[in-house]
Amino acid sequence: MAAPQKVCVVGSGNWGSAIAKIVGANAAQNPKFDSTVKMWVFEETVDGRKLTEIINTDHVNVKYLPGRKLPENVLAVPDLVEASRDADILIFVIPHQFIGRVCETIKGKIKSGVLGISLIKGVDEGPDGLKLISDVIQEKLGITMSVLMGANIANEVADEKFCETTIGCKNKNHGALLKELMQTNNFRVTVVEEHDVVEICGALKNIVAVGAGFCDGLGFGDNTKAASCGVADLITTCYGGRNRKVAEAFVKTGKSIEELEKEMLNGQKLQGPATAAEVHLILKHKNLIDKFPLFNAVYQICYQGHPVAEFISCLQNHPEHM
Ligand SMILES: NC(=O)c1ccc[n+]([C@@H]2O[C@H](COP(=O)([O-])OP(=O)(O)OC[C@H]3O[C@@H](n4cnc5c(N)ncnc54)[C@H](O)[C@@H]3O)[C@@H](O)[C@H]2O)c1
Ligand SMILES: O=P(O)(O)OC[C@H](O)CO
Repeated sequence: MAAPQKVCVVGSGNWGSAIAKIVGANAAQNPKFDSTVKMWVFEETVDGRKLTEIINTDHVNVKYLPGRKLPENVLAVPDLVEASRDADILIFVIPHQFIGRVCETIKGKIKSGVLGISLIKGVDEGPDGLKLISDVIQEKLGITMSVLMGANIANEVADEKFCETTIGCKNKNHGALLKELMQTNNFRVTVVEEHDVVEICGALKNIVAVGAGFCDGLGFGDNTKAASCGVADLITTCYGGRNRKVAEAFVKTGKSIEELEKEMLNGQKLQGPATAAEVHLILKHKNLIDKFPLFNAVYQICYQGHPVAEFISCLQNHPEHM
């Protein structure tokens, strides 16, 4: 059997610490990985103590991920070269403006054949135009890079609230290994080859998010907030639509969808549950129900009496996660 892969998380901010929590827990129980996961910490003093000392003693990153325990096998290391020098897998997760300096520091001082994965959302801009951060790292360090991006608010991930994420990776074996390192029951990973698409979407959405914040500050509505991107209606409906609102009340009150529709919508009609039923029929005819677990779960809860508490467990077994 191959030697256990040593993992280093390059970064220890909000997302860096949340991902270290996952990776540390996975590495501790998977013999493919060395059980010690190093995490490079940009050293600073918090309440008179070094942050690395706090993390290694109390196992909490009190500044960037307060209130969540890190596994004891996550070792905070203040020296970047020392943290990364013996790693087989480097997880880059720092604010993108610091990546140039980090690469310069470890250039020529890491193992050959290292697998890199960037969780950094951002782009580099230079004389040749836009450059992906993973390309910057690849060029500076000469290592093979993948990316991981998703709708992954760090605090929610650390609290083990269900979410999905995507690894963009050209090499199937690398993708499978990285998935094994990152996936949990509540952090579900899909691997795709189109790493550049994954990365650019992860980077550009942050600009849209700023626009959304402006809309909120100026008092505009949900349609306005979503008008700037191609998935406008999806985002709008998930935040402010009637289907979302009634479905939330369905969970909280235990009343039926029909009752709530009458009570809450004053004659307006919900489209979501009916559409789920129509689509369910189409999928059934085409023998495709298993390929659409979200649609199927909504249908079963609305029409077949399935307990809504099981909603997440339906999604945890999405065919893309297998
Ligand atoms: N926080 C999230 O919810 C989240 C989720 C997904 C992706 N991301 C992305 O992950 C990346 C990292 O975000 P984060 O939330 O872990 O970081 P963060 O926003 O918490 O940033 C703080 C980190 O930057 C470090 N830092 C400060 N000055 C530095 C310097 N000069 N050199 C190097 N490091 C320095 C700090 O020590 C700390 O570890 C970003 O690209 C972000 O977009 C964040
Ligand atoms: O808090 P933000 O705006 O940096 O977004 C965090 C993550 O990127 C959400 O997926």
